[in-house]
Amino acid sequence: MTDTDIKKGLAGVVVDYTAVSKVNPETNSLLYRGYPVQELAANCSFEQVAYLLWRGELPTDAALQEFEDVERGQRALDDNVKAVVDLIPMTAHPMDVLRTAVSAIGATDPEAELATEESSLNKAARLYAQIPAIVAYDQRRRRGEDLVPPRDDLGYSANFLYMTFGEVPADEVVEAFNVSIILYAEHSFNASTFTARVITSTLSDLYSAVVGGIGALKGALHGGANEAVMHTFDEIGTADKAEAWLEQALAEKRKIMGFGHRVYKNGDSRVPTMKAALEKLVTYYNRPDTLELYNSLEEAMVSRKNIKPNLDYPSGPAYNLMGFDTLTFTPLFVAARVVGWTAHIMEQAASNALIRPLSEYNGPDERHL
Ligand SMILES: CC(=O)SCCNC(=O)CCNC(=O)[C@H](O)C(C)(C)COP(=O)(O)OP(=O)(O)OC[C@H]1O[C@@H](n2cnc3c(N)ncnc32)[C@H](O)[C@@H]1OP(=O)(O)O
Ligand SMILES: O=C([O-])CC(=O)C(=O)O
Repeated sequence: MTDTDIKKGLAGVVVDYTAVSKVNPETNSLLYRGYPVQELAANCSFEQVAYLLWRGELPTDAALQEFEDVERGQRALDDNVKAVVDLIPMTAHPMDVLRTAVSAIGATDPEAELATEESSLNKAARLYAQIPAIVAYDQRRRRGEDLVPPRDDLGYSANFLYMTFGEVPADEVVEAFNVSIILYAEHSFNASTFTARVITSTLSDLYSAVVGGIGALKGALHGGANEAVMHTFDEIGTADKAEAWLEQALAEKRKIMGFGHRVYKNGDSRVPTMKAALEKLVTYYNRPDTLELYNSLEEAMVSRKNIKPNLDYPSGPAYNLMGFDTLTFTPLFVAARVVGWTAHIMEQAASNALIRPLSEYNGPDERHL
């Protein structure tokens, strides 16, 4: 075995089939169950996209109504889950709070071990309905604010924002949020989805797989990058300082968060759609400084390294303009990606093989005491 036989990071390795989404770096496209994600973001609600990812087809009007009723019926924060969240110190990262809360939901579900298709869909829907309440409440308690109960006359995105901020924002903001979570919902065998599939492959339960996915998403090389982008923006300050900041950061061999991708080497298919949403927010909030800084860092990075932004680059400043705390950004990614994870968990369970690769030993030769 040579070094070239070892696929460090599994780069370029195809490990299974999936019918959930298709990432095509050659055409710079992303399809959810065959539909271009840009078309879904422009025309659909997050609820429609969740239904599509789980069931393979877009809902009829009647099916959508029923599906929305199920989410609205479960969106209030469960008392037991709230009690668990309240026990966690504010020093914990919100991703740790969310990971613990999801674990508590699993531990209190008497059907946690049941893995029929219907039961898995019910569990996935419960998490999808409950996670916004956890994320919203955690941000509020950190600000010293009380819990805002949900409103069942609002769609998923408007209600999420309402539970977080205590008011329904303008349509422009709800729309940009809806676009962001549709773009974040699914991306084939990324690290967190693969983690969820590995856990599922051992015949573990859906909640354990989602908890593992949250752990994998937290890292700065994956979902944690949207938070890290905002730290970068804060560090740079203004657009005129971006180039010098980048030179210094590259000289220190730092990774520039929100840039680069394992699969897309020529730009992330989702960035133009999310950048357009960011531009609308910049107009709505009258914050041209945000776009100037965005553009100057991107231009400097492309001209210096020819590395393009990934989805976390426009999402970070978009969530900042909406008023979310920086620490809440990656939990927002979880709220969206739980749909993709659970679609993959069900796909893995339906056609399972234990995931267990090999390694090449490079420790000491056999020796004896
Ligand atoms: C939604 C998402 O999860 S998208 C990903 C979010 N993550 C980030 O934004 C973190 C920053 N980006 C990165 O660290 C990387 O681009 C990754 C981890 C996303 C992809 O990494 P890989 O596919 O392993 O690319 P790899 O690390 O081989 O990069 C190739 C070269 O580009 C460099 N490079 C890649 N991305 C960056 C970056 N963001 N900043 C600086 N250099 C970079 C690497 O250092 C490497 O240089 P070298 O050949 O001189 O060693
Ligand atoms: O696909 C990846 O490796 C990371 C990513 O963009 C995502 O999970 O959305």
